[in-house]
Amino acid sequence: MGGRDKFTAQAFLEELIARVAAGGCERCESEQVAAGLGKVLEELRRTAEFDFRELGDHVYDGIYIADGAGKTLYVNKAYTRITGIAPEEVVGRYVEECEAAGLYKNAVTPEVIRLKKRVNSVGVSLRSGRKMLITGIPVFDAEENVKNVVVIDREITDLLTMKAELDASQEKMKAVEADKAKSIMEIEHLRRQNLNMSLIGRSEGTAKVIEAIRQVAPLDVTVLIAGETGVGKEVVANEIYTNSPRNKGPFIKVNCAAIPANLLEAELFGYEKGAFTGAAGTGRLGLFELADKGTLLLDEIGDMPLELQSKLLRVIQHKEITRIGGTRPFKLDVRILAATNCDLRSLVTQGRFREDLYYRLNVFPIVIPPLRARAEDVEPLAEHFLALYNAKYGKVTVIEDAGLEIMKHYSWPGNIRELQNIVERLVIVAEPAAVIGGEQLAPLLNVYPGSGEPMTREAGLKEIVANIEKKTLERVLGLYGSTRKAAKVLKVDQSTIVKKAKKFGLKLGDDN
Ligand SMILES: Nc1ncnc2c1ncn2[C@@H]1O[C@H](COP(=O)(O)OP(=O)(O)OP(=O)(O)O)[C@@H](O)[C@H]1O
Repeated sequence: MGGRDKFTAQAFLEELIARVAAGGCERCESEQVAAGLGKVLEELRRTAEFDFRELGDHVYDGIYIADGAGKTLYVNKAYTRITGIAPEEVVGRYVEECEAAGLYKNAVTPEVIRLKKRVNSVGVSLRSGRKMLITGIPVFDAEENVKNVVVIDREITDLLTMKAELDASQEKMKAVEADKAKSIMEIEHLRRQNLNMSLIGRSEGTAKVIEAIRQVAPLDVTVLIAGETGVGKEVVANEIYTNSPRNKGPFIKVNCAAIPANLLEAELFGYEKGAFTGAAGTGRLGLFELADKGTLLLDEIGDMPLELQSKLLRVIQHKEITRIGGTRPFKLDVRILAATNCDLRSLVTQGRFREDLYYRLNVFPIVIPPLRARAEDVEPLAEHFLALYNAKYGKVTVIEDAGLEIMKHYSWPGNIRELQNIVERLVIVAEPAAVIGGEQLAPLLNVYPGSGEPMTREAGLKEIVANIEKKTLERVLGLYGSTRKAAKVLKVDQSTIVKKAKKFGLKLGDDN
């Protein structure tokens, strides 16, 4: 018995049972049987207990095994690591005892036994404070009774920490993304601000001009900048140049009105030596040539003599010039900006400006509104100039609201240049830390505060009287509601009231 090469408990037991069934044990050698049974016991221990324990200790999750009555049979090393509970503290004890001893609470084992099914829960070890995902699994016997409960404790402290870290980093990512979006917006804003560096103003009119500059600056097209004197045409031209790809090239500005007509041609186109009496012996470069690879601003273009206009048209069309006295045209690469404070269209009608040149120049017009049409710009401009001149004259003056109000209502015939000059004058005459109010401003602007509508030096007597009439009529009609009563109050005929109300475009009620 057991004489085979390899002893196995199963084979030994099968052989023993067969022999006993065949005739009893006397045919078995008792020593051999005892030795065989010893081996069986050893193997049983090894496979059923020892091996299982050893294997269990290699599992990363905590393992807790109880019998069907809730008595702890086994815990692995990971269980101790996670819960801080040593095997001797729990093995052999019932769940209730362990709970009473404060080792743990809300154990899943009784639930598994009661429900006879898997139970999941999340818990915190009382001793170690570690968080666990707990799964209790029932093991059934042949009668479907719960024979054992196997509880797996999966530590999730790290997992939760990792999740918290992940959440935090996701939050950070979101913040970074938001920052990125903000930065892009800021860059765009700065880009616009940069574009708007010398162009101050927050009115819709100014915003449109800025947008037009943004659109046209990068393109190599001719721009016609129109607007009253002092509105900032040169400032706009500067911005176009600065924001164009030609900003490393020359920027030549010519005031066509400031150069006598007979000299303008030579200034613009240059001349060959001996071209005319008095011409320099070496000849001279014209401003067009100087502006090669750059930009040329033709200011006050409306004042350009007609014969020069046709020469200019050729330059624009063919991109080449011929010097005075020269025979050969040569190529030039110049971007032309033109500015005007007169209505070129009407000059065309009057025959003082070439229609073809007008259309050539008018490819992209930028019309700058007068300052009186963009009152919202007055305050930022005034503040800007105030800061400028305070710094220049070493003062800290401020303009109070009443002063700004007068400025906002003034008609500014000289536009921003006038505003700039007024502020400079105010700063020069003011005490170093003066607060500039209406009293200082009104006489300077020739405005009479308190007379209803602010009146400017452009308003003639007729206009002033008409204004007062209109205001009075409006008030009295509003108060009394009928032209008849208004006529009585104002001591005039009712027909006068009706006539004047119509003239001023005032609405009359039904009873009139
Ligand atoms: N939007 C603005 N922001 C700041 N300063 C401005 C602005 N517009 C004009 N200015 C200032 O106002 C003054 C007049 O501007 P500019 O010379 O550009 O006007 P203009 O329309 O070309 O005048 P003109 O028709 O008389 O040549 C300048 O000192 C300029 O710096």
